[in-house]
Amino acid sequence: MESVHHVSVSSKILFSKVRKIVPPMLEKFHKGQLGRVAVIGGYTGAPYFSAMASARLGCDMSHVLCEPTAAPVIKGYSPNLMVHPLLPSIDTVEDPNSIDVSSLAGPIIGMLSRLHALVIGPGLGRDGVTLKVVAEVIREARSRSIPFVLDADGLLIVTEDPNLVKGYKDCILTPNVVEFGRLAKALGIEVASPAEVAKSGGSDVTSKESDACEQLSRALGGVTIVQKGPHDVISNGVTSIIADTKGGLKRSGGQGDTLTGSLATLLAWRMAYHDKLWDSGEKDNEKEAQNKEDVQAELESENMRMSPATTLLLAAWAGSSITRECSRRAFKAKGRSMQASDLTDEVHHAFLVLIGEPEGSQTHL
Ligand SMILES: NC(=O)C1=CN([C@@H]2O[C@H](COP(=O)(O)OP(=O)(O)OC[C@H]3O[C@@H](n4cnc5c(N)ncnc54)[C@H](O)[C@@H]3O)[C@@H](O)[C@H]2O)[C@@H](O)CC1
Ligand SMILES: Nc1ncnc2c1ncn2[C@@H]1O[C@H](COP(=O)(O)OP(=O)(O)OP(=O)(O)O)[C@@H](O)[C@H]1O
Ligand SMILES: [Mg+2]
Repeated sequence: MESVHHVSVSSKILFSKVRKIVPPMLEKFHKGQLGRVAVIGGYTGAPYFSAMASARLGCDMSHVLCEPTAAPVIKGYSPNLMVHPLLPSIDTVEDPNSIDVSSLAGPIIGMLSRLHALVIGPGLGRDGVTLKVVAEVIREARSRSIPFVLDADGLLIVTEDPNLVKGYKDCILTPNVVEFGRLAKALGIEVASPAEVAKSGGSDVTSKESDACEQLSRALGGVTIVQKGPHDVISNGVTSIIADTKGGLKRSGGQGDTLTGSLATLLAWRMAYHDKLWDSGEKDNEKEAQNKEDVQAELESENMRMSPATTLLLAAWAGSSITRECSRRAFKAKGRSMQASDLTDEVHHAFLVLIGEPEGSQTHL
């Protein structure tokens, strides 16, 4: 039995709808309009992979906000990234027991007005001072309606204080199986064990697996969750989509960073779509999608402008699909030697194969 919450729209149609929120490449655009994103990520590897994925997918400016000793290392990986050593830690403050969180967060908050989307958490670490400052940044980003993706140690902040994101409709959480379990436990949600899920059999397996994701999303007031695994379950509590594009077979660390970086760029593009940066050729929609039926109708319509709820689910689904296709391609080329950086190199190919340039892009050069 199919879950009542799943939209049943083919991948081909979903990709064609994703193409609608991708800005065309036009001579008239200036630097920054196709996306300014920042990864708040502490140490070196993970934030680099995330920021590179955002850049390779096509945003104009990718920033990394990190801890001072990490900055020259990340700069050394790539001069394309803008690296800011703004994250304080227990080692950089005089007395960790009496810190002024708002003044420590000030330089980061000062950058927010220039950003379209944030990724918070890859390689952030668990330093108490850092986490307090980042929680303050989350509060401020939310109050300014800046969309963000929370992953890895950023999810730990939510586990400790779910109210920070509860009810915020412009954020995506991307927990792996362990992180999902921690969040579920913190919010009192029971997760079926793999054995229990397998026992339910047939197509009900998908329904059982997504049950916990839907419940967690509802417990968080409808935030969008990408529950990563053999297939990714995406839910906002009332509507769910499964991303089951074939992935690779190597489970090297760092693949989740391609996901978060891709999501940041998609969130920036989604914002440009809603701001009508270009003419998408669609008809205005009189009402905003509220439930699964409304979302499904917008996804099935060829010419109706989509609501924020629909485009958020689509962006999450697209990020997931791109990451899995990167992993499949990288694994095909590298086999068991595959590393996270091999996914970074596949982001553009994955985009072209799955989504493709939108109508109206100037491709004559
Ligand atoms: N190259 C890098 O710099 C990388 C940095 N990373 C960072 O490392 C920190 C910790 O991330 P972790 O993902 O290790 O998170 P956790 O500290 O939550 O550890 C998860 C653990 O669960 C295990 N696990 C994963 N999937 C499982 C499954 N299906 N069943 C049972 N066990 C499973 C993993 O082997 C890992 O030991 C984060 O800050 C993250 O961003 C990771 O993203 C990996 C790559
Ligand atoms: N068993 C699987 N089969 C296919 N794809 C998978 C499988 N497990 C995870 N993935 C994919 O790998 C990507 C990263 O998910 P994963 O569960 O490894 O996250 P993670 O542990 O947070 O990664 P990271 O090491 O970057 O922190 C996701 O896009 C997910 O769809
Ligand atoms: Mg991870």
